[in-house]
Amino acid sequence: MPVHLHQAGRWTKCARYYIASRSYTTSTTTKIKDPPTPHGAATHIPQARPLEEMPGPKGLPVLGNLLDYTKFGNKKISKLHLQLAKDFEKYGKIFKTRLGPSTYMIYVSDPEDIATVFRKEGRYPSRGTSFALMDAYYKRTGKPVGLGMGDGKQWHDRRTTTQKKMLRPQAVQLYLSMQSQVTDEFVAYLRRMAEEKTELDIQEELVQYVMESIGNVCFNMRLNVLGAKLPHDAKERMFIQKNEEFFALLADSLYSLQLYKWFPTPLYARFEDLYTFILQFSADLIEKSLAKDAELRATEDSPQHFITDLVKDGESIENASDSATTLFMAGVESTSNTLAFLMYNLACNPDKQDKLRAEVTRVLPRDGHMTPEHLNRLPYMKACLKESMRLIFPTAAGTSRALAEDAVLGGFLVPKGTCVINCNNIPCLQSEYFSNPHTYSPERWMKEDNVQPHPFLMLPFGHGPRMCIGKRFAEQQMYIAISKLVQKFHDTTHGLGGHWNHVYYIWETRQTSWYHTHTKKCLDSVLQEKR
Ligand code: HEM
Repeated sequence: MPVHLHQAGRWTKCARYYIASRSYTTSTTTKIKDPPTPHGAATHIPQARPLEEMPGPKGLPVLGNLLDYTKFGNKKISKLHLQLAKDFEKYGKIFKTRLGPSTYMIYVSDPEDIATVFRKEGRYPSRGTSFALMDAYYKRTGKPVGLGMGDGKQWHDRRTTTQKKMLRPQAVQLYLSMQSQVTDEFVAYLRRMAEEKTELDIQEELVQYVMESIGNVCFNMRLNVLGAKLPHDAKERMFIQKNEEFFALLADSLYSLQLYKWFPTPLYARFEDLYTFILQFSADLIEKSLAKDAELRATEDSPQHFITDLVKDGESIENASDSATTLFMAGVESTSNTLAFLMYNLACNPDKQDKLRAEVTRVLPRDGHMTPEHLNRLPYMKACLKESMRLIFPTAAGTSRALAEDAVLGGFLVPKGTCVINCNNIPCLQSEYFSNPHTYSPERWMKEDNVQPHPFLMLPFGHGPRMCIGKRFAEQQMYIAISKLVQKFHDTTHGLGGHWNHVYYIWETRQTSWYHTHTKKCLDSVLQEKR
């Protein structure tokens, strides 16, 4: 599975986007507006320089830069975002690395180049070869390729059925009341903890909160992990840890000798162990869920059930189960970390937090009941999230794509098949694109400020038919969470008047790291109540 892969950034996998015109249709009928065509399209550049002339860190003979991020190199994958910033400063807006004798990986940060990359994805986006460890797993085990890793028509067909339930606005709205209910429980739990003066690792709590919500969709049942003190050997805790390590290994394996392609190296063996655990964890939940569904169907007309509904839409039970597992793996850490960063930014900027609270108080009823219409009337809240994702980009390096055809990037000719990493996080913090780029200013996204950043600049969920399938679900989750937190923690009748301002986050580096999984080490959050 690829995804998470996505974990957002965890997707070093290359994917192609399919952009046919100013607007394209994704594999379902969802219409997504395509950003306007940027200027300087590749084909208009008369003379492209050869790839050999593109700057980049000098590598070893034959191996190139393969060992740069290993113990033999001087770079750390967990600090990739910082390394990339340095590399772009040194080499300019585009540079290359070489992984082995002739495989190049190109890093781009100019939104014009990013736009070109998306145009050259071909019909079925592919993630190229950057998930080699996962490829090795599929080859060695003979298991069918999953949703996030698949390519071509196979991927397209899987994606089409799954995204009908995840990406269509009407489909996502169906999850709103469940998400709202889970969030109410989360807020009530935080309040209890605050009243008891219990210190919390808020990051851990957020992971379990999001897990409860996404699990409810994927497996159609409550996992009961929200606020639970999970013992170290609890399967749920082990899932969280192993899922985290799974993605970390995927990242580490990219810059390595990749011997696992030929032999089951210790790294590969660990990876297979992790994945086996994750699949078993998910399979147990699916078994319970299907049994419960069968019982319900005997008494009710048509209860909603993610897997059963996919099967009704023509998926095999194996594929439907894989989709549920992939979404679960991909959605938990990405969403909880992005939410933690949003809370962090609001905690650091009490004036913005007050402005948000005023908007939320104006729009939402005090009983917390939320409808899609309420969410549509909270533009400042949406700006708060967007600005948070600009300042602390959820992925270390945006998304990546394998070029489906030759492209001219930064004036260099890059051949078809090459993997290009779109480093959207870099321009997001540059004064060339944003005034006071290191300031948290949600106002810059409000209409009255009339700021029109380049359409291919701020793409935390990727873009095109292979964009994050959980984007709308994740946004909705974060909107609900932040409005309810701001609203309830200010409510003096709950004995917490103003104490939201005293939610402090100790964040060692103030930087997001390569994959979401590493952020846990960076973000050590403590919820404190000061009366
Ligand atoms: C703030 C939260 C999230 C962020 C920032 C994020 C970001 C991303 C990014 C950047 C990609 C790569 C897109 C590409 O390669 O073009 C991706 C893919 C993906 N995401 Fe997310 N994501 C988030 C939440 C979620 C959630 C909640 C789910 C599931 C419920 C999810 C499921 C997936 C899947 C399955 C893919 C692979 C799609 C495919 O290959 O077709 N994500 N995400």
